[in-house]
Amino acid sequence: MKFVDEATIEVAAGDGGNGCASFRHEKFKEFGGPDGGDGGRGGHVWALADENLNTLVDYRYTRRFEAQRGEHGKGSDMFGAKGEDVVLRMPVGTVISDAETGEVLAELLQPGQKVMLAKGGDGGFGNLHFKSSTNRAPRQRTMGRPGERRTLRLELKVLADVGLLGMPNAGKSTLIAAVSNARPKIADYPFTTLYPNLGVVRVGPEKSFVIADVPGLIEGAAEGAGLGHQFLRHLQRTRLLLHLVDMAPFDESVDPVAQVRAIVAELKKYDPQLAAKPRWLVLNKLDMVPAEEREARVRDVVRRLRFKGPVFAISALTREGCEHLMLKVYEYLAGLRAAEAAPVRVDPRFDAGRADADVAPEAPPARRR
Ligand SMILES: Nc1nc2c(ncn2[C@@H]2O[C@H](COP(=O)(O)OP(=O)(O)OP(=O)(O)O)[C@@H](O)[C@H]2O)c(=O)[nH]1
Ligand SMILES: [Mg+2]
Repeated sequence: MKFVDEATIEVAAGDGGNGCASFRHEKFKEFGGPDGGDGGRGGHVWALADENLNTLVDYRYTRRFEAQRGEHGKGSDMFGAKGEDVVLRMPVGTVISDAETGEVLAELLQPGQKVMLAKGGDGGFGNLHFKSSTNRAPRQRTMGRPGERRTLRLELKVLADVGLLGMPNAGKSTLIAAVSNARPKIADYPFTTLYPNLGVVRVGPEKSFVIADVPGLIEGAAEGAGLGHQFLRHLQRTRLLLHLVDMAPFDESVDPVAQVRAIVAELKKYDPQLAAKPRWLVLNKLDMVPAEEREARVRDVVRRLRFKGPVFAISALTREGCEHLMLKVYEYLAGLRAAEAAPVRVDPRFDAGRADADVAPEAPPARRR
């Protein structure tokens, strides 16, 4: 199975053109001076964040990108033209790292953001450049510098406010279809969803947020079971996780509490930060539970899990409770945004909570003479 949200590419910037060594040849002028021009710079390779792209699919087919080399310098004071740049369009949310060292070089977060991936080589100097009062006829010239080349790893991380989390078949795709404009495939077998779906939830005019449905997670995912953890990275940038739980599994011996615990254990193994994200429990398929038992079942699950956060009981199929849940999510996100818009300014030197304080110690007072 191939997924289009990662790719490895090679980029090569253009080499610089060589400088030229040449002398003027003019009638009646025996010693024309040097007239060799400089070589042109090689083309750069850039990445450009394009909001109209959603996948890295283009980079699975073409994997090598080369910018043009700079033209060599020529006689008669002619400088070489610079090589043309190559601009690679990538979706917003692409993380670009060096494939060899793993170092993250850039994250494309804003549409229109442009990042240099490989720098074109400088052009060499022509002999014109070396002319001086003591050397009127230099023969020196320099060669163009090679353009940078590197192998890059591209990863697309979905940018969503809210991520859906849960076992296969929990009803994640049904929920996103019920509340957003996304129309994912829904079916009564596990691993229906094979790649992330994004949906926009509108709770009012100008009031919306983005929700991501990712493939279901199973025990052992952190070690690669099922579709593995390759999609969990999409949840890393969300602000809230909705953990969907099937309250009416086909197999009655399946305990929803054990299922929740299994997912939490996978999250912790994969990324403790992800496990520490705000997570709300969304108990689904309540339409399958007899009305008189619902409350007791919900209470039982919450009590056994000792879950402290918000809990919602819904039916993604009948849509009962879905609108209420989305309103609460919106309010929560709006609260976060408001808090960010008016940040509390703390002098970093007095911010004891910062473990990674990168503030230089204060310089000792200058001594009086
Ligand atoms: N009765 C009932 N069935 C539901 C509800 N929500 C989802 N289903 C059914 O459960 C099955 C699985 O739903 P999906 O939405 O595909 O589940 P998923 O979590 O996206 O599954 P994966 O993509 O495989 O991880 C489908 O047959 C749905 O119709 C619900 O609230 N009530
Ligand atoms: Mg699904």
